[in-house]
Amino acid sequence: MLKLIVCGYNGAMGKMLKECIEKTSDTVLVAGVARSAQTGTCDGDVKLFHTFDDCDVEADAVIDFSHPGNLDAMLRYVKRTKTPVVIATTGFDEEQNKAIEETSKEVPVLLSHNTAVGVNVVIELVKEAAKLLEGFDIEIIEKHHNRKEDAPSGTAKMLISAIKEVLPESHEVYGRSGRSCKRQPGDIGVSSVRAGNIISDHDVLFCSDSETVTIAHHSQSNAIFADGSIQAAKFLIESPAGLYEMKDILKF
Ligand SMILES: NC(=O)C1=CN([C@@H]2O[C@H](COP(=O)(O)OP(=O)(O)OC[C@H]3O[C@@H](n4cnc5c(N)ncnc54)[C@H](OP(=O)(O)O)[C@@H]3O)[C@@H](O)[C@H]2O)C=CC1
Ligand SMILES: O=C(O)C1=N[C@H](C(=O)O)C[C@H](O)C1
Repeated sequence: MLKLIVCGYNGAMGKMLKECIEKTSDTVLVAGVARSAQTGTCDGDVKLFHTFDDCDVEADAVIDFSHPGNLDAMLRYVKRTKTPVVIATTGFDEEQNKAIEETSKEVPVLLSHNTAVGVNVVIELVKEAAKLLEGFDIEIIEKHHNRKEDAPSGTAKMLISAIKEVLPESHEVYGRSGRSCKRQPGDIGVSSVRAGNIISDHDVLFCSDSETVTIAHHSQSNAIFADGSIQAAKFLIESPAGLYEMKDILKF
C-alpha cells in the first residue's frame, strides 16, 4: 500500500485527491498539510499538520496541490526524510524553481503544472502543429474559475515553452491593451479569463488569413489532475533522484 501525504489538504484539489485516493485499492492517505489545520488534529485516520515543519509522519510520497507559500517547508521535509514529491502547485518564482531543481538532485521530484494525461497529449499536438503551420498566428486562451490566484495558468506557460522549442524566435505577449499593441511577427498572444466555476480550459489557435486551426483541452472534472498526480507518485517511488515531468510517465 502506497502511503501518501497531501499538501493543500483543505483546498479544492486536496479534497478531490482525498476522494480519488479513497477509490484506489493500492494507495492510502496518511497525513495532510494545510494552513487552516491545527497540528496534532486528525480527520479520521489522516493526521493533520499546519506546516511541513511540524510533520512527523513518514510516507512513500508527497503530493502537493497548494500554494507557493508552502514550498520551503515542504522541500525541507522531503530532503530530510528522502521522500519523493509530486509538485502540482503553480505560480512559483525563478528562485523557487531553482530550489525545486536543487532538491531533485537528492530526491525524485515530478514537477507538472498540469497532471492531466489529456493536456500532456495536447502539448505534443501543439508542438506538431507549430512545426507544420508555418507562419500562422498563434494565440493561447486559458479560462479558469474566479478563485484562481495566478495568471497566466501554469498550463499556458507549458504551452508557451512547447511552442518556443519549435519556434525559438517566438515570444509571449500577455493581455494586449492600449493604442500600439498590434500583433507582431512571432507573437504568442496569451489571454486569461477568470470567471465563475470554469474548471480549466486551454485553446491554442493557429490562424492564417483564411483558416483557423484550434487545439483545445476542456476539463469537465478536476479528478483528472488528482488521478494523474497519483499515477505520478507511483512512478516516483520506482525512480532515482531527478527532476521528472508527466511526459516521463506517459513515455512520449
Ligand atoms: N498541476 C495541476 O494539474 C493542477 C494544479 N493546480 C494548482 O494547485 C494549486 C491549488 O489549487 P486549488 O486546490 O484549486 O486551490 P485552493 O485555493 O482551493 O487551495 C489552495 C490551498 O493552498 C493553501 N494556501 C493558500 N495560500 C497559502 C499560503 N500563503 N501559504 C500556505 N498555504 C496557502 C490553502 O490552504 P487553507 O485552505 O488550509 O488555508 C488552500 O487550501 C494551485 O496552485 C493550482 O494552480 C490545480 C489543479 C491542477
Ligand atoms: O488552478 C487551477 O484550477 C488549475 N491550475 C493549473 C494551471 O495553472 O494550469 C492546471 C489546471 O489548469 C487547473
